[in-house]
This record gives sequence, structure tokens and C-alpha cells, in this order.
Amino acid sequence: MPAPRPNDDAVPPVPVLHVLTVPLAELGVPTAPDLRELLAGSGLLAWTVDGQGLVGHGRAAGHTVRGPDRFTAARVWWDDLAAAAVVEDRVGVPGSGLAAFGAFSFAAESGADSGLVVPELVVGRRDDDAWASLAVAAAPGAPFTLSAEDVVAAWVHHHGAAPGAAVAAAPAAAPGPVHLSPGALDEAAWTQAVREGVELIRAGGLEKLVLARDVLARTAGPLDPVAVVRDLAHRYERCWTYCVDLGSGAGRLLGATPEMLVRVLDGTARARVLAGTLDRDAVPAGEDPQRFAARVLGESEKQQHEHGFAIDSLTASLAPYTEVVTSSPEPFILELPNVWHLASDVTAVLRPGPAGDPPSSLELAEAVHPTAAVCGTPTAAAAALIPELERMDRGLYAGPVGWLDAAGNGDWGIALRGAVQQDEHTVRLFAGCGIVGASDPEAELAETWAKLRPMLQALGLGADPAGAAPGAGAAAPRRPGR
Ligand SMILES: C=C(O[C@@H]1C=C(C(=O)O)C=C[C@H]1O)C(=O)O
Repeated sequence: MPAPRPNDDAVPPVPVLHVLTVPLAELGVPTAPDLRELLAGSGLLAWTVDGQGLVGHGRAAGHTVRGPDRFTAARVWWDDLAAAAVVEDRVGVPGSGLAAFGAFSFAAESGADSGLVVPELVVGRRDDDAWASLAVAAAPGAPFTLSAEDVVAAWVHHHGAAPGAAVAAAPAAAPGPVHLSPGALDEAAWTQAVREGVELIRAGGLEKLVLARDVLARTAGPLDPVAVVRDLAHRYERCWTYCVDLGSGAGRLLGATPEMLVRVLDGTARARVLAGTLDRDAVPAGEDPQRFAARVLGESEKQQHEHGFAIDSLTASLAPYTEVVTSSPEPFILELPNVWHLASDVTAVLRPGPAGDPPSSLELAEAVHPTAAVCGTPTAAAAALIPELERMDRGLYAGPVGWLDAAGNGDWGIALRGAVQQDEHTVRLFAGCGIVGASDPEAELAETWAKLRPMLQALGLGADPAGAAPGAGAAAPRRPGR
């Protein structure tokens, strides 16, 4: 459905893009590659899961937005860009042709830019289909001259090697010591904020509240984001690894999220809802790990209760757009290297809007954000309390991150288990937890450390920052014993 247009004076003119998509077979790459091998070079944009997805380089166009209308403003820009673009798509699958990466702030009031960026070169893979797309700005009315040779030239430029040739491996993410320090709140202050949250819930003001905190990592040597992204993509292969830099100076968002906010493919929407977490390091000696997870997560009333809020909030916000919504009959246990989660997959058949088109992935991302998994229940009460208790601007953390194409397809994950790289030596890591009346603040603090672990490991800090990985030279804030 086209985005409702604000006053036309407020809409910036879009560039005219020429886009050519060719199958990789046409570039001499007969079998679809594992996209993780292409995570290299400067100006990387990425969205990969299990070696599939989209990997972008360079920048053909981009648009940043802020405020409560940030999604609508981005959609108007995208609709205009797509309408003006001249596209030759020889593949015709979701993600081929004109495609953009994007990231949106958690809060409408955030000072962080949200937006979309169209890479110059995108290499994509979906099952056995693999393709490369080249996008370049052209003068209005200019003839379309892009050829497969131009795609190869862009590939060589960005990858330093021809299609099919091995790309140089990235060095260590953070050479030299990494120093950790508290962000907005130290551990004691954050635990106190959780305590206040629990009291408010018990007093009946709300049912669930998600509270997060940030940790700053300073690296002695320059931090290589490519090495971080590669590490995450290999270690967390069941998660969606993301790397998005909107180019506005707001920093680079990177991480590996296990949570799919909404994915739209050919008129069907899917989501993976998580709520309920168990640290895999918390298995008591002698216990069978799988049985422990099944008992603690699957049979816990608190966890099931928390999970129920997340499913209900998603299905309620999808309802106006859907014909039929189905979810896994029972939540299942998602096993990740750091934690187990209670998870449910939701599928919805989309209903066409008044103009006949089903809603686009970005329209749905706006409709379902923020879910109870990252905000709380009721949404408005939780959203108002979050900045008050967390004492920080979440920025892009816990907002939608992903990609979209001109046909309305796209994946929007929730930007969790990640960080914002602010400069060559500074990354700001985030993690949060769902709080209910029965929550124990110390246990929630320990859970944030488990959720920070993917990024800490990618920075070379090992599983336990307080123990300081040998050679990493970490100086960590206090970590509670468990
Ligand atoms: C808020 C985060 O995670 C969310 C909270 C969870 C929970 O409280 O159990 C589980 C998964 C996510 O929905 C985070 O990782 O920062």
C-alpha cells in the first residue's frame, strides 16, 4: 500500500537510479555461495542468516528520518525512489532488483537517525538463487546502459577480487586490550531501576516492562566491524546477522538477532517471537542441559506468562492487515550458543489494502513495533517508563533493522544482541530483559550479561568479561556471581 503522503514540500526529490540484477551464474559463479564469505571490505551492509540474505557495498542513495513519522517519511521516499528507478531484474525473486537496507530507532523521540540506504552493489542469495545487483544514479531520461561487465567491475572494486574468487579474510576484530565501562547506569543503579519496575508492576500500573542497559567498549587498536560481523555470522548462524550504516554519522549498527519482527515474502508475513530466556552457562552440574531448558523455560509459569504477552501484542497489531494468523501451537525452545529462548513462529496471510496491494514489510514493521518483547504491556505505559528508568536514549537498539525491495518484500528483525560502533575505538553494547511482577533484579542483571555475550565474544573478550579472556586485557565492570 503506498504511504500516505505528507505535504509535498516536505518530500525531498529522489535520485533516478538505474539498477541491473544478474544471476551469479552469468558472472561465472555456477553455485550459490555462502554469503558469509563475502562479508569483507569497507562500507559493508549485511543481513545474513545461515549463509543466505543480502550483502551490500557502497552507496547509491540514502535517506535519513527522525521523529514519530519516521516510518512514513521513509516509505514515501522509498515509493518515490522505486517509481523513478529504471530496473532490469533478470532474477525476479524477493530481494533482487532495487533493494535497500534500513534501521529505525526504538523510540519516536530518539535523537538517533533512522533511515534507508541503497547500496551500489548487492549480492543476494535465497536457497539456490544467487544474484548481484548494481545500482547507480543516472540523469533523468538517460538511456539504460548497465551491463554484466559493470556488475563485475563493481564487484572487483568492492571485494578486491573477481566474482567466485576468494575474498581476503578479516583480521582480529579488536587488536589489543578492550576496556569495558558502564553506560548510562552502572550495575547497581540498573538493578535499582529494575527493582522500581517490579514495584510498579506489582502496584498494578502495568503487566510487563522491558528494561535495557548499555555498556561501552573501548578498543586500543582500531576496531574492524567486518571481523565482528563475520564472527557473529559464523557463531550465531541461526540468528540474523546485521550491519547497517546509514552514513549520517550516527554510527554503524551491528549484531546478530534471534528475533524476527516481521518478514514479508510474496504476500505472507512471518515473525519469530521470543520471550523467556535461560543462560546456557546456568545449567547446574550433573543436569542434562536440554532437560533443564525444557523444565525451566517450558514449564515455568513466569516464562509462559511473559511469552504470552509477546504473542498477544504481535497478533493484535497484525490483525488489521491479515486474513488468517497462525502460530506454533506450543512455544518451542530455541537453542543459541549463549542462551535458550522460549520462541513461537507466527505466520499471517496478508489482506490486500484499498489499492489492491498487500502491506509492505516496512508498513508492517511500523505497525507491529514496538512489541511487548522489547517494550512491555500495555505498550504506551511501558514506553513512557522506559527512558525514565533506563536513563538513556536506546537509539537504534531494539528498533527494526533489515531490508526491503520495491515489491514490498523484506525482513525486519529487532536490533538485539548488538551494538552501535560510534568510532574506530568505541562500541556501545545493549541488552535488556522482560520484567514481570515475579522478576528478581539480580537474575535480570545476569541475563543482560548472557545477552551481551555474542558481542563481547566478537570483540575477543571470551565468554566472561569479568574473567577477562587471556590476551584480551579486558577491564570489566563487576559481574555478579551465579
Ligand atoms: C531485550 C532483549 O531481548 C528480548 C527479551 C527477552 C526476555 O526477556 O526473555 C528475550 C528475547 C528478546 O525478546 C535483548 O536481547 O536485549
